Amino acid sequence: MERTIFKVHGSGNTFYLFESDQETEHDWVSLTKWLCKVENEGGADGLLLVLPSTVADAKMRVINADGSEASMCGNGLRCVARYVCEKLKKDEAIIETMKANLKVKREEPIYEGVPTYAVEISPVSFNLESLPMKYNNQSEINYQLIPEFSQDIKYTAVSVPNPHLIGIVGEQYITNDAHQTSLAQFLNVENDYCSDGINVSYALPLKNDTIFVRTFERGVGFTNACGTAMTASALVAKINNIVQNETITVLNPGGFVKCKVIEDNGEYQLTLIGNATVIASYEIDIEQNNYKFISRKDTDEQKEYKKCVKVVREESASFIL
Ligand SMILES: N[C@@H](CCC[C@H](N)C(=O)O)C(=O)O
Repeated sequence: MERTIFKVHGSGNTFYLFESDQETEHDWVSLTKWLCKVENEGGADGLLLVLPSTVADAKMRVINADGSEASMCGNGLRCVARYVCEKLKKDEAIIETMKANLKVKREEPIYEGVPTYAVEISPVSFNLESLPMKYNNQSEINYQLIPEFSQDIKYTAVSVPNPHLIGIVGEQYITNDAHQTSLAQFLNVENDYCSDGINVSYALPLKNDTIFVRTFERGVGFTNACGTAMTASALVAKINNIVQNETITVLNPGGFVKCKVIEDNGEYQLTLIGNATVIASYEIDIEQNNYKFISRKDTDEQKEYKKCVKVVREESASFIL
């Protein structure tokens, strides 16, 4: 059965995007595991499924590389936003996700020639039950030392709505990733604190409107970027006065995004803005257990994106060069 599938990325967080008119058309877990193998066209961090919705313009499902399903994906949502808006010839749309119907919108390019979308990240909760997470009968972990995890890093747990643990760190924890790796390998999967595992990010403050974030993702490992993690990190930085501006630049190993954090009566409105790049389209045979790429057609978009990243990296700290 020959079908078209797209390779896309947001900040180098790379996915295959596949549209189907039937949610149960295929064994998506087995397809995702095959697509994400490095030996198959370099692999990817997951599969974005675009499906019909009865309540929104389309529905997005996100399957991580290991076959687990995520409730949200910020970088992926920008790619789905572009796909749906271009298909429907609209500048704005609503996308149904596992836990919320989210607003998405075409934006002015973050850099010449780089298609850019803004997506709503919601709902936001610091209540540990929402992640779910358990720690010393606390209801929240808000910018506090957790001696079981580290003697000097302050952590915050937040769901947006997928679960994130954000550590605000010094440069030594970015140049050497050993601490983040071992903590994330323990916390990403089911453990005594988080029954579903948790994404683990280390965020380094750079300027009063700029942070750097690196994420070890549940179901994947280190990625170039994680959109929900960067938005959650921007929120943590803002409410703890680590940054002052409403719009925060978040640098990441794959490029950069902008995150807008607005507080309204104790509720947070979060927006993630960044590239939605199509790398290539493929014809693929998705016959069960006999997957095969038949042809590949590259776009020129990656060249423009690389120019953008080069400029950002020249302007930013040397450790991400
Ligand atoms: N990279 C994504 C998040 C993907 C899901 C995550 N691995 C999870 O299991 O929660 C993003 O851009 O937000």
